[in-house]
Amino acid sequence: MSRKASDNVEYTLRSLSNLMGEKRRQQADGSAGSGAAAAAAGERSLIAAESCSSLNSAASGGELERAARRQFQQDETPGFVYVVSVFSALGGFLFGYDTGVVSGALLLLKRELNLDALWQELLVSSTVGAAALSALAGGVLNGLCGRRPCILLASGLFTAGAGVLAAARDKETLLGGRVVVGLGIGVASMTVPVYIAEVAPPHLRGRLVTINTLFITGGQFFASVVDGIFSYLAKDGWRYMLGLSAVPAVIQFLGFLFLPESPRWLIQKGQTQRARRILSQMRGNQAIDEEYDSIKNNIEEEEKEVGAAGPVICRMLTYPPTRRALIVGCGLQMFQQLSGINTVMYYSATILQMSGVEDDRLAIWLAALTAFINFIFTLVGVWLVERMGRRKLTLGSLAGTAVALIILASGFLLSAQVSPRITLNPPDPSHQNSTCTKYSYCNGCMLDPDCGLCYKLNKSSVIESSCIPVNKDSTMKAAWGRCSNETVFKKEDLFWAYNFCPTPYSWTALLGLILYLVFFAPGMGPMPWTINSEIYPLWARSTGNACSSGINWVFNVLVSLTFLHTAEYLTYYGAFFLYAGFAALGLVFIYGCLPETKGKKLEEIESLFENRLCTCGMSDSDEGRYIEYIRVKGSNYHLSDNDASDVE
Ligand SMILES: O[C@H]1[C@H](O)[C@@H](O)[C@H](O)[C@@H](O)[C@H]1O
Repeated sequence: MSRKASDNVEYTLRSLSNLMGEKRRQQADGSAGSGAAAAAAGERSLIAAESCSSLNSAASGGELERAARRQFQQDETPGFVYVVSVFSALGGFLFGYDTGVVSGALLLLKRELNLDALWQELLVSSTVGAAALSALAGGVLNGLCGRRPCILLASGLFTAGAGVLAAARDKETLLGGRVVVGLGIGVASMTVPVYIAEVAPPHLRGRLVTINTLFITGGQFFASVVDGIFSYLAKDGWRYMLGLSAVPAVIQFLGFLFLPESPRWLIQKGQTQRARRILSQMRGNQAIDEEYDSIKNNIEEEEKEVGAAGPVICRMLTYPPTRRALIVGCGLQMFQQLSGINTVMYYSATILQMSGVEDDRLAIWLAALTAFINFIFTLVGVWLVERMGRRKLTLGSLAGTAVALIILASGFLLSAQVSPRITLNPPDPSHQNSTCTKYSYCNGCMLDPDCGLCYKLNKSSVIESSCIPVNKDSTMKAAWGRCSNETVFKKEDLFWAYNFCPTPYSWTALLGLILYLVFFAPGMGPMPWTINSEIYPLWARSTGNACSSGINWVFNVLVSLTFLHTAEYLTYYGAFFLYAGFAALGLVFIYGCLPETKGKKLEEIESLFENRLCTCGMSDSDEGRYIEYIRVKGSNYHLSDNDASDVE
């Protein structure tokens, strides 16, 4: 079904070194003879001469190569593509902001609106649940109405949700606002990567789609800073936290009133004139005939082969290449969440506290630090994706993540094994007979979400330790006793540990946390989104992305909701070892099934899934090869790592 570029148009592929060779040969032939030689060699030489003439200033071979590369890049990258990508990626920013901001807002909300644990849970999970549903529904919308209306719809939902949240007077309205925001997140999370992939030139596609995840983690970081700032505003601080997202949402909405529809979607719907206009806007000074023809031929051939009858998901499942692509796409999203990113982020403050940061007020800023590391290392991913390729980056990232999880788990294991003994059992003044006072070691106390440890330090050893119920309003202090008043207990050199046990090995968990983010953020964070945006043929792209994004959100809810129970049954280290196990399974899956898609045109990628699923990872394993191809008619040329067998 899918064809090589050479099937579509008169195309000559040749490596950059061939091009350089031609140039050198011409130079050797002498300046007078070079024109004649080019004429004799026909179109090929003509193109080589044309291409090389732009490089005349470069003296040595190395410089020539660099100059050629610069030239290619300049020609390939009109600024408009970047503008369009950044405006779309605001959807990613809002996804990150709205999922990240809620933890800080809840700290204030639970006091002001007297929220119990169930309502707090509802305000967090309703958004993620709504995102799962709307990501699935977004597939149909994308197919029927196009990418642009879906992005407009998402920014409209973000704006409306922010307005409702900022003005809310009761918890029911807040819940409504969070659901509206969640609907926006779901639609944005599946549409934006598809849209960017469809407008980007092949050699930049990975980088531009990965920018969307950079914006997600940027949104999460920005949210944690906003949480930090407005946490000092005890009354109504949450209104600013939740309402601020209206600003980027309105900017995106206004921007998209003027930005174009995806040319690929337009061609599919038969609006070819508009598609041509938009494609040439996106490609600047490039001739677009080849790309246009290739998309058009592909659509026609797809319709012939797969047919247009029946629901897309059924056609995807009965046609082996799309079935395999769907399994790979959904598997990647599932393993992203099963590696525990959101619980690691959520528990980052605890992990940092375990490692000796004692100022509780800092907790919110520590979460910002974690979000910052996640953001900065996603930037590394943007840089690496077109250098290393998707496959190597994902494999390396997941392997590192698995090792980091083992270190993180070992940190918790060590601290459980040397868990301090409870030496004081003060009587409960309320006579409620809490379970906390029954524990003999800190380890049991830390695993009980209702209890914390109140203790003193003698040099580095824990003394006078007691397990006390945690204050219902703030986990920073005990419900009663020595550790119930923050200012008093700090003066008396007492410490309060909630969710962790003070041990000399806590740094192991900190090391694990940092390594986790360093490895996860450049690869497993962005690649599932990036790869999903490119592995489906056009007719299956909306549905494929809807399913895989839906899987991402469903596993996000599952992992977050089950973490506390998993930790209770398996202990913290058990939970992190479990995530390490999932990461190891993910490694095997990705090693076997994920082919390299770097530099391929979207229309070529389907052929990578023609082999049996478990061998797709081996198909076309020409990673690292980088061959440029040049158009014969017209002066444009572009980068690709296409197969050398394509040379005519
Ligand atoms: O790719 C993103 C990113 O890694 C985020 O940090 C995480 O919160 C999301 O769940 C994930 O989908």
